[in-house]
Amino acid sequence: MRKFSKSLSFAIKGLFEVFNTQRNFKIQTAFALGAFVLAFVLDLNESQILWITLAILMVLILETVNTLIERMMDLIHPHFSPIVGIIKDLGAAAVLIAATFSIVVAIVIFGGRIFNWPPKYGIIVGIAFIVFIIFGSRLKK
Ligand SMILES: Nc1ncnc2c1ncn2[C@@H]1O[C@H](COP(=O)(O)OP(=O)(O)OP(=O)(O)O)[C@@H](O)[C@H]1O
Repeated sequence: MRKFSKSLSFAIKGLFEVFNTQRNFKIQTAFALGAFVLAFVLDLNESQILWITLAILMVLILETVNTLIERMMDLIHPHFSPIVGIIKDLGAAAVLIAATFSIVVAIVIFGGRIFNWPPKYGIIVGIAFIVFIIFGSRLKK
């Protein structure tokens, strides 16, 4: 039992580390809290709450794993290297995919409930988000 509480305290330490050092994690946590409050207020059903929870946790888990990858690469290879850049980009891509999934879930569930939007709007907004990100980043270069 002592071993379990010790492991738990390490996990909580990690959680504080990612929350305190990663601005994106803080923003994602704020969105997560907002979504849970809205889910409560709208009295969503069992499967809607589970979809929202899945989407939120996927983003937070992948942001944590992405931070882990960044830290590990900075430790193993602190100097500039194209392969390190690609590895870090892949971690960021995983977060982006999860974020897109969470947008689709939010549009389908909240959009459907609040504005009566059909579920297909989720797909349209999800694709528009990805296109916007790709073209936005191209324009910046
Ligand atoms: N050592 C490196 N070699 C090549 N490219 C790198 C290297 N480190 C970072 N990059 C590039 O810069 C991007 C951002 O990396 P970085 O580690 O700064 O992530 P970040 O999300 O800005 O991290 P944080 O905000 O936690 O410091 C990477 O996705 C990669 O494209």
